[in-house]
Amino acid sequence: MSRKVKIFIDGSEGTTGLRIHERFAEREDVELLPISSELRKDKEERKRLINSSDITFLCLPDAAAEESVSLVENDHVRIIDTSTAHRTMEGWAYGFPELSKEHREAIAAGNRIAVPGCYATGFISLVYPMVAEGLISADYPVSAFGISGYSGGGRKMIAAYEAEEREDALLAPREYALSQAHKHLKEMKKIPGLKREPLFSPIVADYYSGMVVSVPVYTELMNKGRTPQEVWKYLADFYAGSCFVRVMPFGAEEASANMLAGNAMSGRDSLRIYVTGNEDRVLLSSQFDNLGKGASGAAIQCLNIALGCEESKGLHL
Ligand SMILES: NC(=O)C1=CN([C@@H]2O[C@H](COP(=O)(O)OP(=O)(O)OC[C@H]3O[C@@H](n4cnc5c(N)ncnc54)[C@H](OP(=O)(O)O)[C@@H]3O)[C@@H](O)[C@H]2O)C=CC1
Ligand SMILES: CC(=O)N[C@@H](CCC(=O)OP(=O)(O)O)C(=O)O
Repeated sequence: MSRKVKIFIDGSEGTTGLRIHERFAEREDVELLPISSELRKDKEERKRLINSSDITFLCLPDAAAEESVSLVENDHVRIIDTSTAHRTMEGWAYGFPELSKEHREAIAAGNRIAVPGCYATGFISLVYPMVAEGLISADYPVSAFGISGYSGGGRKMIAAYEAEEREDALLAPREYALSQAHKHLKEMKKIPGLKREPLFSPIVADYYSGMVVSVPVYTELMNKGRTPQEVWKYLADFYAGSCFVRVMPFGAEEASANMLAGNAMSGRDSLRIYVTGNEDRVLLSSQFDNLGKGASGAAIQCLNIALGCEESKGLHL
């Protein structure tokens, strides 16, 4: 029997760390290197475990993720980082294998892999093919909106939403990132190759997990594929054969009661794309779990590609 892959999860008690841990429960090909709860923030202990691992997942705030990378002392350990710290950095593979052969190869060969941000995953799943296939130009003035469950904000936000006594405002969906400085904007611009950052409005609401990210497009401003059906065909062809990204049959009737629920993909690691709209305006929407294809599921997909095993191993599509 071949040796088990040694895996350390730095940040294993956090929201994404716990989900990764859960997904490994039934895997026999990996050995998880444990860290005691008291030592989980101890730099020396983390350094020891990172350097004893074959693969370390970083499920930490950005500053701690940067520190973890600085603790690597050998050239065999592979890092899969779920934070925002390294996503647009030179030398890091962007962990979205469906985008191109080059993305997939960089993940397979890389020892530094950055997992895309959750909103960025939805946005890029829609905009990258639109630009790559020439349906819109790189200077198209893209806007997007999205809704997420509160687990997207990690432990602190979960505690705020699940507190017995909570502010009334938390009962209603809340729009945020109003100053147009959301932390995913950089990757949203860079990965599809847009000339400017999109106008992006996220909303967080009172349910645990799952999200929908939508991008509206005026057909008149497109270069080709000027009917919603044609746009649908381009996207369906782009993702043909992918087991993680499924372009749903054309039209709003595919959504439940003509609505896209934020929590429909909760607990799953795959992503669904919907193309709706009319001859004047097309709406592209991406529905998935912020903790699935939006974080932990994508991180494990990258691990599977790096290990050369079945891409969906241990995941719930
Ligand atoms: N939640 C989501 O849907 C998504 C999250 N991400 C990203 O993944 C990363 C983790 O997020 P998430 O799991 O939600 O966050 P959480 O706040 O739920 O978890 C982070 C964990 O890291 C621990 N931690 C903080 N500082 C250190 C340190 N110096 N050393 C070791 N452990 C530390 C925290 O402990 P303590 O709580 O005690 O401080 C906590 O257990 C973040 O960068 C986040 O932006 C990415 C995509 C989606
Ligand atoms: C609801 C909520 O607060 N969501 C988080 C995004 C979660 C995420 O994707 O974090 P990373 O950037 O580390 O990937 C936010 O908007 O900041």
